[in-house]
Amino acid sequence: MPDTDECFVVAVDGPSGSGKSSTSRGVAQRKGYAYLDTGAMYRAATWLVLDSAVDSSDPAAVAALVARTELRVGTDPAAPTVSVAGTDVTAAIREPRISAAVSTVATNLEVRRLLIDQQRQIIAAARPGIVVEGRDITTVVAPDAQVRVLLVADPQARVARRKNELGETVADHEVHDQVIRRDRDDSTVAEFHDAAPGVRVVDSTELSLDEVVDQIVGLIDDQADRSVSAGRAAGVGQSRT
Ligand SMILES: Nc1ncnc2c1ncn2[C@@H]1O[C@H](COP(=O)(O)OP(=O)(O)O)[C@@H](O)[C@H]1O
Ligand SMILES: Nc1ccn([C@H]2C[C@H](O)[C@@H](COP(=O)(O)OP(=O)(O)O)O2)c(=O)n1
Repeated sequence: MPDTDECFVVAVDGPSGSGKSSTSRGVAQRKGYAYLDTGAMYRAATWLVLDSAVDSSDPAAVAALVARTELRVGTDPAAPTVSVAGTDVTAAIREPRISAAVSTVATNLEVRRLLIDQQRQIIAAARPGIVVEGRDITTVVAPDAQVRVLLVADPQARVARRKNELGETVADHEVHDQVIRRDRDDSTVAEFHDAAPGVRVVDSTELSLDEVVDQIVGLIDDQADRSVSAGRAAGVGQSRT
C-alpha cells in the first residue's frame, strides 16, 4: 500500500505572471491541500531588509538579518499569510517597492539556503498534501515531488495579466520591470524557463484559470491512481510469496 502518512507534494515553478499563485491556490483548495507561496517568503525577507538599517547591498549583513528574524508563513490556500517578527506583512509585500527590490534578496545565496531549509520543513509537516510554488521547487526544494509542473505563458500574456492586476495607473515600464527584468535577474540563480527532466510543462497562454487548475488536478489524480495501483501490485506480490 502507498504510505498514507506521506505528504503528497505538488511543485509548481514558472516565470512571473504565468499564473503560479492563482493556479496553485485553486489546486490546493480543490484537493484540500496546504499551499506554500515561496515567493512570499522572499518578498517578506525583502520587506525586512528595507524596514531595517541594514545595508541591502551587503550580502552577509542581509543574510545575518534574515537568519536572526522569525518569518512565519500561513499555508491556508483561502487566506495565505506571512509575518515578519510578529508583524503581518501579507499586504505590504505586494507593494511595487518590494517587487522592485526582491531579486536582490532572492539572489543572495545564503538567504536562499535559509529559506529553502524552512520551505522543506513546512513541506515535511504538511498533511495530506501541499502545493508549493516558486522558481526552484521542481529542481531544488522538492525535486522528489509526486507532481512537478513548469507553468509558462507568452511574455505578452504575462505582462498584460500583470498590468491588468496593477491597474492603469502603473506605467508600462514599471510593469515590464516587474515581469521581464525581474525574470532575467531571477534566472541567474534558478532555472525556470526550461523544464527539468520529468517536469510537465503547462502553457497557460490560451487557457482560463479554471482550465489550468483542471489540468493540474488531473495530473495529481493520475499520479495518485498510479501509486494505488503500484501499491496493490506490491501487496499482491507479497501475499503470494
Ligand atoms: N490562465 C489564466 N488566464 C488569465 N489570467 C490568469 C491566468 N492565470 C492567472 N491569471 C491572472 O494573471 C495574474 C498573475 O497571476 P499570478 O497567479 O499572480 O501569477 P504568478 O504567481 O505566476 O506571478 C493574476 O491577475 C491572475 O488572476
Ligand atoms: N522559489 C522562489 C520563489 C520566488 N523567488 C523570487 C523571484 C521573484 O522575483 C520573487 C517574488 O516571487 P513571486 O512568486 O512573488 O513573484 P511574482 O510577483 O509572482 O512574479 O522571489 C525565487 O527566487 N525563488
